[in-house]
Amino acid sequence: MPVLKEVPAEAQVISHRLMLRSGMIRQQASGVYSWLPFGLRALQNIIKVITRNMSKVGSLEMLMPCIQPASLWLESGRFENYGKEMLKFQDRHDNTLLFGPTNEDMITDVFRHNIQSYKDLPKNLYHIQWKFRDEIRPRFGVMRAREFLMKDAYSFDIDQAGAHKSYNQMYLAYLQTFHDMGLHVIPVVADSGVIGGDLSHEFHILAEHGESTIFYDKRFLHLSASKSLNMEEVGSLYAVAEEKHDFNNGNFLEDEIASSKSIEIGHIFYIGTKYSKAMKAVVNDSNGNLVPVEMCSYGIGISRLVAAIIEANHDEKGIIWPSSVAPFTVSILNLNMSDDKCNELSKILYDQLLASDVSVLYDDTEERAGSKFATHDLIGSPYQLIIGSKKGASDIVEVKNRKTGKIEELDINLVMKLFL
Ligand SMILES: Nc1ncnc2c1ncn2[C@@H]1O[C@H](COS(=O)(=O)NC(=O)[C@@H](N)CS)[C@@H](O)[C@H]1O
Repeated sequence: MPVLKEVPAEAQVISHRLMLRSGMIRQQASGVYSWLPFGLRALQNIIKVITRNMSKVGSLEMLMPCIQPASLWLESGRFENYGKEMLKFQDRHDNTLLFGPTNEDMITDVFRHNIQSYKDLPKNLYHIQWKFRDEIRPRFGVMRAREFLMKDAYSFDIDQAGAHKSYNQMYLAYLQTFHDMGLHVIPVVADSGVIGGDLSHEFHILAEHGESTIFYDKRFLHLSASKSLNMEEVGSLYAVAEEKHDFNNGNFLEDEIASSKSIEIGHIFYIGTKYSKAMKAVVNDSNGNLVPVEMCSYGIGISRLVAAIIEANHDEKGIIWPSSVAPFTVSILNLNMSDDKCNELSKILYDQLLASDVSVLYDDTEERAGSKFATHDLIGSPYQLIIGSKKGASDIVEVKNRKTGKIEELDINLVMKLFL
């Protein structure tokens, strides 16, 4: 965890600065990063929240390769017009390959080779895989990278009604997923762009350094944060991506609508038969006719989410991780490594927390107290257990809540109840 004291000059936004200072990432090339141990834990915790919610909605996890043959993209008809973001190369046999920016073409190929009957529908498959998009101007660290981690899911239905049902199920699953990450997400009506189709929503969080702008009913800001939004609440409120905002719309009064900078953390699309027609992914329907399947695709920017969560959860001292995705739930700060009592209390707590599957970081460095306080405020563990000689002598531990800053003194035998 190579923690930095000074702010790296190249970082323009707070999440990039904090990710560099807390030793989460290291840039290897423009828009291409290594994930150091501390950063990888955040990524893995975000994945856990996503996979739990994907399985709840019946989406089956699989894994497609990063490298794709150009032939699939030629078949789907979007090889030529995808644009300069596509990284293409030749292999030793002169085959044209590409580093996948997305997987609609490939998942359609997987589907058509394995499913031929309406009886096997609906089907929903997803994978979590690194993508490459040769962005003309990567920036803000992993927020807009060239190699980035995405969860992309794809649903297959026999008809449009089925596809809209799948779409709505995943829409709600997205609201729950982002809620579980401690995020206040605003779903907005959006464009489908190069992916295709005519029904699409993006999921945004408000952030002063976000690259997007959304327009939304101010009532979104007062919806309860205690539970995820429901269809009725969301369906009735105006919320659109910038390209969809009708500045002359008479349906609402200007003072009811807010616009903010935001970060797009997810995007879902109804894509219909764009790929299944082009690639002949057809199934027998109940009358024995061959019909192209109706598809939707659903993306979440996992690596972008690490930065987005930090943008939405920090203060002047550093990161304030939501408990569900914190790399470590607890930091133990032993303030005096030469005091046997401090070492004993620290070890008791460390062993008890590990035994209870609570992720814990034990700071047993020789750093002085002030430096430990600064480091653990920076890296943002939701709880700090501070073990000092004076109070330690009578088995008292200081428990600091990073979010509220509140410190309470607890007898060591009462500490564990906070985490069980
Ligand atoms: N350059 C990038 N760096 C980091 N995250 C990105 C980047 N481009 C897109 N994302 C994330 O990936 C999500 C999905 O990307 S997307 O283009 O909107 N959708 C798709 O690719 C569809 N195949 C969804 S399955 C976005 O909402 C965003 O959160």
